[in-house]
Amino acid sequence: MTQPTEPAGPAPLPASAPLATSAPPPVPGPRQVPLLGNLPAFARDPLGFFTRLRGLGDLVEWKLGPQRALFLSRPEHIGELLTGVETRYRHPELGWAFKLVLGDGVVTSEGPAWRRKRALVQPAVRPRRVRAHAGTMTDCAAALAAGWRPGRRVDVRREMLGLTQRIAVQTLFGADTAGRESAIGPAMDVAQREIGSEFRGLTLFLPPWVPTPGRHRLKKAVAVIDREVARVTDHRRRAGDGEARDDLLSRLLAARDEEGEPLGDKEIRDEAVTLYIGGHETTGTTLTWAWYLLSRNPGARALLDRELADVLAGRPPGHDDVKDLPWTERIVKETLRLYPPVWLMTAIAKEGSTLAGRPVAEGTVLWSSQWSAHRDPRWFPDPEAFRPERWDPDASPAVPDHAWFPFGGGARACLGARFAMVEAVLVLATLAQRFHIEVEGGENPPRTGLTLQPSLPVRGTLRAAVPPGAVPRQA
Ligand code: HEM
Repeated sequence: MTQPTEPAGPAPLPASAPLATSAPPPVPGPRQVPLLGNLPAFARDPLGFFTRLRGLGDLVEWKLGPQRALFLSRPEHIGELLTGVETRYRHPELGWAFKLVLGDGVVTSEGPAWRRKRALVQPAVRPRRVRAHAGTMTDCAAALAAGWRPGRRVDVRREMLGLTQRIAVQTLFGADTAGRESAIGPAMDVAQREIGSEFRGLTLFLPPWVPTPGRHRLKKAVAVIDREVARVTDHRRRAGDGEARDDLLSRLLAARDEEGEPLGDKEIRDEAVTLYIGGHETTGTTLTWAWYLLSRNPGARALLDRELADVLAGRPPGHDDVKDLPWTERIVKETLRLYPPVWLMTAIAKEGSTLAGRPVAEGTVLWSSQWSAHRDPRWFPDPEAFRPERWDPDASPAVPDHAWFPFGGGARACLGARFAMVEAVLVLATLAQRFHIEVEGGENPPRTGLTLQPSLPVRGTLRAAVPPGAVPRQA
């Protein structure tokens, strides 16, 4: 097979390149191989491929097999893409594996069905309601810390995913389901992992009806999820207090559409699974990368110790402390910049679509990548460096809108963005008050899957954090 040869390090288009004039300049693109287009280069190393596309220009044409694609790198074009979904552009179909697990939940729906579901789910996770879950977040983190001992080696990723799993199950189904996560959590994890495998290797090209061991595991996991969610929902309905509690399930049971209709059992199941899958691994992975980055950046860690000592002085954090922990929040934002769990977004041009003032052929897939955009030196000087201070509102240069979009944007922006930020800040604050994690080894390059994961295990040794009174003033 002929390998595509890509130009070696072409000069990027100047930041001010005129993209929307009456006679737009031709759109550059990488060399393609017959029939496959750029599929081999993309499949081999998607992150490297996107970075190379950014190097070719702000708008780049490429092909994924027979499919015409346009890659966007400028924040204003990414903004056009994100805000145009559900109007000028279509949300992509996520495939049968997603449908099997998430059913017809908000993530897998489009058009009027999506609009109705989004309106029904939104109240459950609106920022004001996140406060009700802060206690669960800190309790679960404190319980984890209570079992940790200085000197112990931990698998950081496993610890963080276990923690966010407990938080997800308890915030969804209530603290009285603590322990039930032993059934729901592993099944959700298998489902999530097997959805990811559907997008890798040869399985990508297999029709859904071809049986594989992975698909068998996926179907078994979905049966467990269905049974467990039905059991909790049914118990809640029979107890008669289904709508009175603070957990997300209660909010879904209490939701009414414009006609005053509640969600049916299948709809409740689909949204509950969507909230779990949407929130657990994304937040757990963010926390894993945050510990990895903190261990490699002692200066940022020292400032974290200083902030926690000043604001909390050893007491547990609560929801109202989040606004007083700006450095902790900047650590999370900078982690999401360098290792965005969702690393690509796509939309499909409808008839008559335009982008950057150009007509775009119907069916063209518009791509943007958080990975490549977040490392664009035009908006993030010294882009590979972990610098939480770039998120200071007075920092210069200011980050343009849509240059950082870990939570997407526009009408389909992440419904759990506030939930995730509060969870990450509170978990980090609770654990970092008591422990440092000295992560072993050197670089841990990310691996693409459903989310961007460390390719190597993240192992580290727990060290007791400096007590608040002993944190140096000039951290
Ligand atoms: C660091 C953590 C998270 C990241 C990086 C993240 C990222 C995203 C992104 C990029 C999207 C847009 C996907 C698209 O348009 O195709 C999205 C959608 C969504 N997220 Fe999150 N998410 C996170 C946490 C959460 C949490 C904690 C929840 C729930 C509590 C959640 C619930 C949702 C839902 C329901 C949608 C679908 C919105 C719609 O289609 O209208 N996410 N998320």
